[in-house]
Amino acid sequence: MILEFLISFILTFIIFVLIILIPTRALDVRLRTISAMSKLPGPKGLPFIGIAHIIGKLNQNDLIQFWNNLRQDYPRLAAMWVLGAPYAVLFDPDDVETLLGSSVHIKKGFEYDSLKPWLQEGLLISSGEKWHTRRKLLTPAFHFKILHDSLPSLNKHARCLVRNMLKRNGEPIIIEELIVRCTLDTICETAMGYELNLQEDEGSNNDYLKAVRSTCHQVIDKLLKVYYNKEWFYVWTDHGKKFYKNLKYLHGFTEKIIKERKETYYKNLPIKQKPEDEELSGGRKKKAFLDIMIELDRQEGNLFSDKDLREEMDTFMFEGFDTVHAAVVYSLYSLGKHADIQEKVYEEMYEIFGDSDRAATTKDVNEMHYLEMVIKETLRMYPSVPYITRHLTQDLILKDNTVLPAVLNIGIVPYLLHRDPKFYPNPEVFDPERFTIENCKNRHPYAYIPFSAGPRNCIGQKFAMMELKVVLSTIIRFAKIQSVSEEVLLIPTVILRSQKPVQIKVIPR
Ligand code: HEM
Repeated sequence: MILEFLISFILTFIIFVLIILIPTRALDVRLRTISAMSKLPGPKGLPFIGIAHIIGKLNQNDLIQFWNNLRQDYPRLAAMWVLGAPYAVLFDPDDVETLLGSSVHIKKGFEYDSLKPWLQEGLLISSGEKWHTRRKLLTPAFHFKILHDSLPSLNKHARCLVRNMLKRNGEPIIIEELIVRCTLDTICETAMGYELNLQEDEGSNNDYLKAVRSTCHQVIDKLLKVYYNKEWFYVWTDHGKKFYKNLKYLHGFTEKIIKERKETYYKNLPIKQKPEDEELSGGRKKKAFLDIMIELDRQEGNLFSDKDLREEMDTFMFEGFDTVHAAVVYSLYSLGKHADIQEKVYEEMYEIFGDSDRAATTKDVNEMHYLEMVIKETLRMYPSVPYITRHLTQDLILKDNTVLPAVLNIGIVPYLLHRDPKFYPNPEVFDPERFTIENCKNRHPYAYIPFSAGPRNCIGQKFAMMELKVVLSTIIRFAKIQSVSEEVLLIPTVILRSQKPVQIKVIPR
């Protein structure tokens, strides 16, 4: 009797505590957020909906103007409410440094949720302990020796691109069409050791190209259309059905390559082999990122399940093709508009290669200083990733003790930071000289972040720079570029896009 009484007393007490404390805690957090937000500068908005009525009317083409206006009104940071959710955008490189430089605030913002069904817990999206472990394990895959091994692939695909460009006999070309095939071929071969051959053979793997492009567009739609956010609803829409059909195809494609690559690895593994002698695929030296992960998994013992491998390969494919694709497009557009700058790049190439048509070596790539300045200036004006977000799981204290409360979603806009006249006088002018050693010396390191910065910066940035140098140097060595497009109207989706296709003419030298 006493025991029954005691049990029912304890249960009643626990239920009472849950009923009282949980909402109290939620209420407490909410009140703290409201109080902290009220101390921050930013548009005040309407009760309950905040500035949702303004955001709701924006389309993607208006976003850059919207950010510009925000920065004009609130030069340091703008905090705002949208349908009960708190947001802030940081414009000051000092504050950006506090956020991105932190090893605590590494959780990505909700904007990445629409990529989750595709990339799942891959490096771009994962967080916490999982991200720390994966980042540590994957960093050696980008060692300069491994990057050196990928040069033959980079040269091969760059040359194919130039051949395809020259076939158009100086007619205006929509370059996205050609470049996307080149960058997908390159990343697929270097990441997974699989030759897609989209440039050589238009037909065979076109389904993969279609599925990747369609999924990239759908991810943006999913993000922008609020009613697609509810997964239980989304899966029943035509959009959702097509999205998941594409994903099934893309996941299946990666899984098949992983399976084959693993089989080849284990088949070719001699029984008593020292790790330093190990070579993949019957003694072939070139290792794809996937091979390195398979090898690591064998040496260290079950580090990666097949699903882990798929997540990382899909992440490399996504991050590694569209970002580089955008950078090549805007570099060619800029070189095509500035014949004098293009001529200086050509002169540098002539100094390195003379009349030889040999492929670029690591030494050549390291000597392409002026081209590197051109690429940096391109990424300043046209950062492939125009904005980055973080979700605060703890308060963020800025240098002057301003508190940004936990639960805040924070946006950082490299596009705006890179066009701040404080750091870049005449920011709308394309001028590679901004990136001489002398001119970079006193610039705030967080005023230029095309690859983000801090612990969650781009793991592939050295690879990307090498690929960009190989592709652009190969084009400029063999051809002259003229821009047909007068202006580009930019749309900041996950990747910076041009509203109209960019067109150039390619004339043989
Ligand atoms: C011009 C080319 C590239 C640009 C501008 C670029 C830019 C970026 C940026 C801004 C981020 C941070 C995103 C964020 O914090 O939300 C990032 C992350 C990442 N990038 Fe790149 N990227 C490029 C090429 C590549 C390539 C070629 C690869 C792979 C081979 C790659 C793999 C990754 C990965 C895995 C991450 C996530 C890193 C982490 O969170 O630990 N990127 N990139």
